[in-house]
Amino acid sequence: MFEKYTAPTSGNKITIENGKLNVPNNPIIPFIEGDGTGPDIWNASVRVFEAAVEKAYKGEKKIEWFEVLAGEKAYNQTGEWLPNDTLTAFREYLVGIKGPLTTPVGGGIRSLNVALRQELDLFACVRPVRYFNGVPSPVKHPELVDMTIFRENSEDIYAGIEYSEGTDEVKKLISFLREEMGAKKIRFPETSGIGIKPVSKEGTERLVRSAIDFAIAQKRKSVTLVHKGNIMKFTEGAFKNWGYEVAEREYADQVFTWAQYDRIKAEQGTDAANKAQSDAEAAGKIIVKDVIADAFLQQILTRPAEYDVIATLNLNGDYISDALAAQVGGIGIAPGANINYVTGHAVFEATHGTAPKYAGLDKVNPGSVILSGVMMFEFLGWQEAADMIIKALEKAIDQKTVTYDFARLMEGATEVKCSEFADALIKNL
Ligand SMILES: NC(=O)C1=CN([C@@H]2O[C@H](COP(=O)(O)OP(=O)(O)OC[C@H]3O[C@@H](n4cnc5c(N)ncnc54)[C@H](OP(=O)(O)O)[C@@H]3O)[C@@H](O)[C@H]2O)C=CC1
Ligand SMILES: O=C(O)CCC(=O)C(=O)O
Ligand SMILES: [Mg+2]
Repeated sequence: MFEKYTAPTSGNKITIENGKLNVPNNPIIPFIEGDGTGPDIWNASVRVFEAAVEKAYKGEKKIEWFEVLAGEKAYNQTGEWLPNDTLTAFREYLVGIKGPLTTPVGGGIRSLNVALRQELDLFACVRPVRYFNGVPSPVKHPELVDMTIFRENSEDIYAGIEYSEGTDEVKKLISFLREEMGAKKIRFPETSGIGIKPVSKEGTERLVRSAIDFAIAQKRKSVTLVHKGNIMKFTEGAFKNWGYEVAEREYADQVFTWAQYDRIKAEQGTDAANKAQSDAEAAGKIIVKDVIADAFLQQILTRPAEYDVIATLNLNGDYISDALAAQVGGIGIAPGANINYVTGHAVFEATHGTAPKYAGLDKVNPGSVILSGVMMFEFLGWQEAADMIIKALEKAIDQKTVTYDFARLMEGATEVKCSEFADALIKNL
């Protein structure tokens, strides 16, 4: 199976049958330590995971960790940034977890994080954002933020179809756009670089489906399609239209959309449309609505309680994740998952990056990777371990035992190192 790696000799594979995961008591879980602060964070997090599983299941369940390489560690050891064996491991064992990986700006290798998502077709980047009592926040009511972002993870300008200034490719594209595609009015100096933004109906539908399925399963109130469809009509605007269409076609009994509202309003007036929406709400239907991305970014500050599950495109989702994380105290407690809900493949990872200035200082908050592990336990059905970690984290924050990012904004806090924060959580389990 592997070119160079040796598969673990103990532990069993997680499998999927008829869309349902079969999780053995000793699953093999591949992990990537990550670049920059990754090793500090991973070493802290894995101790919390092991302690929680031991405490919750008293030896009945145990994870067989399998280190796989990517990023600088992979390059130094193998000469490759993302060895084939690493992809094979994630394909084979279905569920994995990773630390952050560095991507250089303006040149050099393309994002390994994006490559992993593309290779494994992990089409939904799921990032829950909630407030933990006592966390310092820049807003007055951080507790009103409780959103789960479903970010399309395989398309958009983010996919990396780009041509650099001055190359033959870019010259060809400019001439094609000018001569054959009618792009006459736009300035195209020779110095232009060009990026391409593909957005498909299939890509939109599977993402919006995942968001609605989640909203139904979690009894949430609404799914908001966030887009810039007024300007990018055939990509972001199409995302909105396809999103409403799939919602009405496949979830007719479970949702009420603002597209329906608009149709009722046009035919029967505002009162009838308002009544239809309030009847749908009373019946527990999910309201599927939409908002233009710039307005959304101000409304999450002014009216966060109006937003719940968010479905959006790749780049919007990237920006929104960090912006919302800031509202509940920062990127130190911002978890995430990259999931293909059809194949069952999932790679859990924090929203933040490698925070290079803190690399090796045992300083940063391991909370995002720890909470990504909580999401992983929930995905595996190991709810007891997940709940225990959440409670331990709440207790540590309550005790004001926190890393630098929270300590600098909290009165009377005890600042602890990354590893010491893990110790505090383990003590609280
Ligand atoms: N999925 C992934 O692997 C991702 C990788 N990246 C990559 O990471 C590299 C660095 O990106 P950069 O833009 O600096 O963004 P980062 O998210 O790495 O860091 C930005 C700032 O966020 C804060 N921060 C980050 N992680 C933590 C943490 N664990 N605890 C507390 N605070 C934290 C720090 O703030 P402060 O300075 O205020 O202390 C830090 O300076 C880039 O190469 C980028 O491409 C970026 C995002 C995701
Ligand atoms: O891949 C990277 O380096 C950055 C990715 C990122 O910011 C994200 O997915 O949130
Ligand atoms: Mg990001």
